[in-house]
Amino acid sequence: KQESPRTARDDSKDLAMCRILLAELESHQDAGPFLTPVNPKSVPGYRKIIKKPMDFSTIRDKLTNSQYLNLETFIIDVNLVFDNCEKFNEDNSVIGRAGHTMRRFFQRRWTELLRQN
Ligand SMILES: Cn1cc(C(=O)NCCN)ccc1=O
Repeated sequence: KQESPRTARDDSKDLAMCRILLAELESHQDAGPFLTPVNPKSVPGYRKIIKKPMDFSTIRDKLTNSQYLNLETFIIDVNLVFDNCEKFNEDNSVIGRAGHTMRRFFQRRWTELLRQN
C-alpha cells in the first residue's frame, strides 16, 4: 500500500507569526482585561478557581525569552487566557463577552496567517 509521504510543514516563519499575532492581540480594542495578570487581591476567588493564570504580558515575556518551543505551545498559552476567562466569567458579562470576541479574533487570524504561509 503506497503510504502518503510524511512532509513536515515549513515552520521557519512561525516566530514572526507569533510576534504578529501577539501584537494584534495586545492592540485589540477588547484586550484590556487580558493585558496584565489578574490581581488575585482585587478579584475574590480567582486564585482558587484558576489553576494556571495567563495573560498577554506573560506571553510577551515568554516570547521575548524564547520560552515557546513552537507555534503550538504559543497557541496553547493564548487559548489558556480565553479558557480561564470562560471559566471565571459569565458569558453575559463585559469580560466574558470580551473573551469570546478575542478568542474568535485569534482563531481567525492564526488560521489566516497559517494558510498564507
Ligand atoms: C480576565 N479577567 C480580568 C479581570 C480584571 O479585573 N482585569 C483587570 C486588568 N488586569 C478580572 C477577571 C478576569 O477573568
